[in-house]
Amino acid sequence: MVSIAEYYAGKNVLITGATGFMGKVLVEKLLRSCPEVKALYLLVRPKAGQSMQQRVSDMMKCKLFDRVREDNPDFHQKIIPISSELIQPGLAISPEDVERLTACINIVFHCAATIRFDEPLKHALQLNVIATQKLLSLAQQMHHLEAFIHISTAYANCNRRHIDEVIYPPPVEPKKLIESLEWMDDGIVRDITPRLIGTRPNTYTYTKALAEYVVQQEQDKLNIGIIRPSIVGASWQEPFPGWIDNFNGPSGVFIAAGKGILRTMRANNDAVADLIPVDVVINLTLAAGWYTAVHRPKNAVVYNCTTGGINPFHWGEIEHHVMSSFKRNPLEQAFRRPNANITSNYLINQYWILVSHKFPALIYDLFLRLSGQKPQMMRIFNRLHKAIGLLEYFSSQDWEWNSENMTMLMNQLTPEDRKTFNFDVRQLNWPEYIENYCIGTKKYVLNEDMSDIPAARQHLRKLRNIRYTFNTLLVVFIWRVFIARSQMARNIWYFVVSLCFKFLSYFRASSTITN
Ligand SMILES: CCCCCCCCCCCCCCCCCCCC(=O)SCCNC(=O)CCNC(=O)[C@H](O)C(C)(C)COP(=O)(O)OP(=O)(O)OC[C@H]1O[C@@H](n2cnc3c(N)ncnc32)[C@H](O)[C@@H]1OP(=O)(O)O
Ligand SMILES: NC(=O)C1=CN([C@@H]2O[C@H](COP(=O)(O)OP(=O)(O)OC[C@H]3O[C@@H](n4cnc5c(N)ncnc54)[C@H](OP(=O)(O)O)[C@@H]3O)[C@@H](O)[C@H]2O)C=CC1
Repeated sequence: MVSIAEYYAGKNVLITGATGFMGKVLVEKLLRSCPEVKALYLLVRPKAGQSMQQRVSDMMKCKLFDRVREDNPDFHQKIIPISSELIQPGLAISPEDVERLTACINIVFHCAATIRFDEPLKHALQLNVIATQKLLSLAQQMHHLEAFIHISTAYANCNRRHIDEVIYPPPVEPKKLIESLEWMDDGIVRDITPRLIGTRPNTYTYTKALAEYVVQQEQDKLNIGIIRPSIVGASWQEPFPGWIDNFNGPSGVFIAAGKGILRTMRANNDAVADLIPVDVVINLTLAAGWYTAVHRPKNAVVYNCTTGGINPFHWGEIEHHVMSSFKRNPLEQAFRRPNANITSNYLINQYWILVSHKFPALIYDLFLRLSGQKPQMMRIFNRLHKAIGLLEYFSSQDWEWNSENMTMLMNQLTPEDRKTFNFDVRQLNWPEYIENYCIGTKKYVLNEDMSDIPAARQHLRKLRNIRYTFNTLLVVFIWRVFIARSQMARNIWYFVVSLCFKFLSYFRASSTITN
């Protein structure tokens, strides 16, 4: 049996979503661990005034590719960008490029998707479902295609508690939905979206479920693997620990908590936090590509790529480790000292939002106004509340995923491949992973320098002193107000003061006797 690297040697690979978080890691790992791969064809669109060539060349310059660059400075020669806008007819690929791709591609990895939780249904459907259908049609024209790997999500079926490695019946026949939405204007679609998505929390999970069904429809014609990762986080080991480049999922929450902005969030302390490192997902994806092409299973194989059933870790533990990590390695210019708590109680959360988010934001904005600057804190908090409101569904409950296919795949690998394409999450040490994750958000998302940590610590000490001073002034102020108005409060105040005085006298007297 060929090893994974041997299998990819001489192969032409097509990747969608290569400029995204997971796509980049996939490209990097293929180039580094399968150096004999023939070429990687990346379907990329021009964006924000940049051509697709410019975007790909910028991507290859990023730190993630440092190790590949060291091993093979000419690695860029293996990368062939193909202009494509997935929501356009024919994926907007030129006829010459279609010919080129159909003649040479051996494996397709379909990563592109909109992962926004607030995406209008029509757009989510266009990209996550219709574009997938178009890509499947293109794949069927490929003369030498050996495997089609589709990246789904473990939450595609989050309306169920227990999720097996099967494709469940879709909530609606995708063809019918596509036909109906075609003639509806955006307002009507917005109005009926809650009825359509039913018990799913957003259009993202809904359209990813439809996409799985669309992919399954082609299982007689193509060799298909479907990867369902849970919440994808920073890298665990490769190419280096803690690599992350975005605010999605928990990363934005960690950063907001590290900056001292986020102080409270609704989450269940005891619920399993099904985080999975991005390098684990990519190693499994490459192994699944190899398995699908070599074994050609009759039906699409689904891989639930999760940690909860194998090496569970809980949101309460995450909170603890995130907070202690940011105290050891603080972020620069924190708004307040990092001190966030999660609670599953709605009212308690609302109370802390008022006291720890809105009140400080108002005071800070007042300070900005008085010093002639534009107020901004309330705006930041409104955006933060919108973002965490969309995440709470996932942090307040837990799911049970069967991951037998992940174990089956691991057992198929040679001992060498098990090391090179490691996806054995039993070995994952969570506290160490969370520490590297937090440092990764500092270094790679916020581009902060580790050498500035002493200054960041000094800043936290300053914030602590401001807090002590503020609290003391507040207590004195409140008591003064009460003492001025109530005889009972005055009595309590005198009682406490005389008690303190007696205690001090006793302490002084006893220390004189012992001397
Ligand atoms: C209390 C602390 C202790 C911690 C313990 C508890 C932690 C609980 C964490 C719970 C996390 C649960 C996560 C569950 C996710 C499961 C989902 C299933 C997995 C998947 O299959 S898909 C991946 C998940 N997808 C996402 O996460 C996307 C969610 N994001 C969105 O939908 C939108 O971004 C959002 C939030 C609606 C915001 O939209 P908008 O206001 O339009 O802003 P933009 O997206 O355009 O961003 C503008 C700008 O802001 C940056 N940004 C985005 N989010 C944040 C953030 N949270 N904090 C700071 N900055 C953020 C973004 O990068 C953009 O910057 P530019 O420079 O590019 O303009
Ligand atoms: N991140 C996570 O936690 C999880 C992700 N997944 C799945 O993994 C896959 C990758 O996710 P992730 O990397 O995080 O997502 P990103 O948002 O980082 O990347 C999305 C990719 O899709 C591309 N894309 C989006 N729209 C188009 C379009 N119209 N035409 C061409 N390309 C387009 C983007 O290109 P561009 O740069 O041009 O925008 C980008 O390369 C998705 O299928 C997602 O559902 C599953 C579970 C969890």
